[in-house]
Amino acid sequence: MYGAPLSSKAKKMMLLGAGELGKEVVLEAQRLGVETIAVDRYENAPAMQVAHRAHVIDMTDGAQLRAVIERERPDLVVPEIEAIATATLVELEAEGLHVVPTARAAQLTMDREGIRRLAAETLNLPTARYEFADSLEELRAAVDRIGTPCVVKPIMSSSGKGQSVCQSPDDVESVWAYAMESGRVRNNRVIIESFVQFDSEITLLTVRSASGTSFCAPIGHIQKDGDYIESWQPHNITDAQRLEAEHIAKSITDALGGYGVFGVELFIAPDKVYFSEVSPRPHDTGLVTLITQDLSEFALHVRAILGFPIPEITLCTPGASRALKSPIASDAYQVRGIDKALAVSQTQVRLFGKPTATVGRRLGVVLSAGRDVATARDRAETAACGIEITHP
Ligand SMILES: Nc1ncnc2c1ncn2[C@@H]1O[C@H](COP(=O)(O)OP(=O)(O)OP(=O)(O)O)[C@@H](O)[C@H]1O
Ligand SMILES: NCC(=O)N[C@@H]1O[C@H](COP(=O)([O-])[O-])[C@@H](O)[C@H]1O
Ligand SMILES: [Mg+2]
Repeated sequence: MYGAPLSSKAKKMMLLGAGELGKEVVLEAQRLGVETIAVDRYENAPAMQVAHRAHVIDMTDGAQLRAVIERERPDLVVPEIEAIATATLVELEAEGLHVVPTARAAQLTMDREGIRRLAAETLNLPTARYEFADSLEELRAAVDRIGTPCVVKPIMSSSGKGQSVCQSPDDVESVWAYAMESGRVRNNRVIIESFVQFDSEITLLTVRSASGTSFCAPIGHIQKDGDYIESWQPHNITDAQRLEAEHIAKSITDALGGYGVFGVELFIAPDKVYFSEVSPRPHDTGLVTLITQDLSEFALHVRAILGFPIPEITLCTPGASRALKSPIASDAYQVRGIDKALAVSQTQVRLFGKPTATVGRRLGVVLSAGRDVATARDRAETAACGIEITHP
């Protein structure tokens, strides 16, 4: 039971991170009459454009984070991005704040070391072999032990920032320099992972709600430079792989606890299914559910975190998504060819409205449905090729 937005009895939801994923969460929350507050590091972030109110702060600064939460007194705080002062969320949770799904989940998953040790060492889930390093010398020694190729990532980063494949010991210096300059948070620690030769990779969206744990149909995806460029649903895997994937997803999400959507990233190799990482929030590859499911991952997240039931999740059609990534840097970019994209059957375009473009930044997504995944992927590709991000 709650009152109208902006009234004294409103249910107030604060998003920490106001990107494209948060924008859809805000829209879904508003459909259920929730008051929404968007917070991010810059003005006019996508979710700020649809929320009731917005604040611009440095979310990695604990004092600023505490101040905005104490000022707004939200009923729920929803982390939308990894780079947040999660230690402050842990403190505030102990003082009674509701953090989604839990402050510990946000803290463990913002740090690749926390989530990897939980998965591999506490839960014994299969993962790539890994080590951590705090200096170039330690990295060199770790690469020696793990062997090449291996993948090196800052322990705090997302969307592939600062991540690269170390093809030979000669690459160690450049890989280290790239990791140091590109993580989302200044930190000198990296993870080194053995390179998994997988057949495919999937996101298994897992929902913990008052109705228990449910799974969406597996989402297949393709990543380039550590960032997603294409996803589709359903992705075919064998029954045995599916059982293994669900077992891994249930184990890790039970260990994290709380209600909400989790994006469990898995590598499907011929011999086994590997756990890669998990987002305790909707996942970028899950944007495809905006066109495939009766309840998108964003609608599911909002229902779950408000404590409402989710009796079932229906996959209505096969579908695909294509990220629209900027080829240019500009604070006055323009999008051309939307008409061409929308001329493709069963296709929608979502433009996030980010105020500035940087090279490789995701500015929108194309969503297509079709009688099968191949048709949907073709349509999404055709539509995405029609769209151009240009200088004014
Ligand atoms: N050990 C590995 N072996 C092979 N490929 C890997 C490995 N680790 C990562 N990758 C590839 O890089 C992609 C991005 O890696 P990861 O998910 O760890 O980065 P991220 O920065 O957290 O990305 P995101 O925030 O988009 O999930 C993976 O989806 C996979 O394609
Ligand atoms: N893989 C995580 C992910 O997709 N996160 C999404 O990207 C935004 C940041 O985009 P930006 O870097 O363009 O500001 C985040 O706010 C979130 O919506
Ligand atoms: Mg990932």
